[in-house]
Amino acid sequence: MATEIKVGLAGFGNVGKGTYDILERNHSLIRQRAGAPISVKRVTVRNVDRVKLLVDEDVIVTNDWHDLVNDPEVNVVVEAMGGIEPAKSLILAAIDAGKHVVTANKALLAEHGNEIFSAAQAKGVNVAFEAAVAGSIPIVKALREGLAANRVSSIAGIINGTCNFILSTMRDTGRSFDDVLKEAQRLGYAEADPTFDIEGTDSAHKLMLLSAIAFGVPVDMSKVHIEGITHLEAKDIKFAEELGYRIKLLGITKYTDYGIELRVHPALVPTRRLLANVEGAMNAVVVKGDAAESSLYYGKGAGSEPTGSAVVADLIDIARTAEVAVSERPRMPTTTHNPKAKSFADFGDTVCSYYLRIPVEDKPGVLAEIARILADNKISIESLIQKEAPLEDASTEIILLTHSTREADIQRAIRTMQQLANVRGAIVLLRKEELQ
Ligand SMILES: NC(=O)C1=CN([C@@H]2O[C@H](COP(=O)(O)OP(=O)(O)OC[C@H]3O[C@@H](n4cnc5c(N)ncnc54)[C@H](O)[C@@H]3O)[C@@H](O)[C@H]2O)C=CC1
Ligand SMILES: N[C@@H](CC=O)C(=O)O
Ligand code: NA
Repeated sequence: MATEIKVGLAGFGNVGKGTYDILERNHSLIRQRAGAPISVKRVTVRNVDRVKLLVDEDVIVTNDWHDLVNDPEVNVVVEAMGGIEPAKSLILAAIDAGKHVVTANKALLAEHGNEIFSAAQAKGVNVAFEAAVAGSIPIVKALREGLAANRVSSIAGIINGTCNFILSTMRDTGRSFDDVLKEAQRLGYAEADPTFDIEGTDSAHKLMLLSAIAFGVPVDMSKVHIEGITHLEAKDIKFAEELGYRIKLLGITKYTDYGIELRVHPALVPTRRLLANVEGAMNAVVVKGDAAESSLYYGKGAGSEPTGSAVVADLIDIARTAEVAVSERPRMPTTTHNPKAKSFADFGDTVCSYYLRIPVEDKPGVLAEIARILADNKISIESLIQKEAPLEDASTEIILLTHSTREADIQRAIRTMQQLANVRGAIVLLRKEELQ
């Protein structure tokens, strides 16, 4: 039997307003699908007067989150405020009061998920977070339900709309990084602090949650290797294109012999792959499982209603399953290390292929020196280009792609090459993902 849902909504920004608007506009459809009505009873925000003008007059708007927890009629709290506090206190208090929680807050869950999920498990309530990972894309549901038969071996995706918007808009229009970032903020894609987006942290939060669902490990952000897009240079984007690749900010988690890899970094992706052609604020996630093999999930990863769509889907699920015993519901991520799950891999053990741009003196013998160092470190070259036109100061650049090798080996080779007298500046390293 379905349960009527009276929502206490914390936050009425992009996600909060998107959620409210969908519930209003599609009210009867949602009621039909949930089997019971879902409505917002209370909202808590900083600016009460502004929000009172945007909601029905029977919705109670206050600026104290305790009001949501203290209202016995509110049975689900939707947290769309962002940040760690007071979001964490609100969620724990709601759980303690026996209320289900829906949150879009990946930063909070990736940092404090173990505490939150175990509190919910103990209390027999749900913490649903479809909106927190890849916005509108039902990737949490796909992993927990659609792919439940599979041993997942890897997940790789574009999971930050802001970065993908910046990279594709810069490539298509030649506009500056700062200018495009401002537009992403205006469109409601960016985090309140956009360094979370551009430094890769937001992707890392989402990746951590995906890994926790797929591999049954507790969240541990210290295990994620994180690089963002702020150090990318336009010339590498151009050289990558010439070589048949596009640069995308990827989040990758893999189950390997040496542990679970967790890494976020810009990567060269072959232009013929679907992931290379994901543009703007769109997200895409490729999951590989032993039975389903490869499947791709694509959609809007950010924005008001796309994210609200995932929040409302979680609300509908709760309406349908609130009466079901916790043990019968799809499980939340684990909160203690499962002895059968692998531990996390050392980043140095990651096996990848690489793009290197090496600024060198334009004279004979340089290539041989570089090839020798790579060979000494067991690294084989897939292709190599020396840019024909020397730069003004008689230096030139060697671009090379390697075959698969260990991260620790390539880092050692770079340190050695960097000491050569003929190497004239910092060597640029980017990783290459064939995504077969
Ligand atoms: N914007 C997007 O596309 C997406 C955002 N998210 C996540 O959703 C959450 C919210 O993001 P946005 O809606 O974009 O943020 P926002 O900045 O547009 O809205 C935040 C809202 O929370 C309220 N708020 C903040 N602190 C408060 C406090 N202490 N007490 C009462 N109200 C408070 C603000 O008044 C505002 O209404 C964040 O966790 C974000 O990471 C997740 C997926 C996509
Ligand atoms: N800032 C995030 C919002 C959604 O999670 C992004 O750009 O993807
Ligand atoms: Na999602």
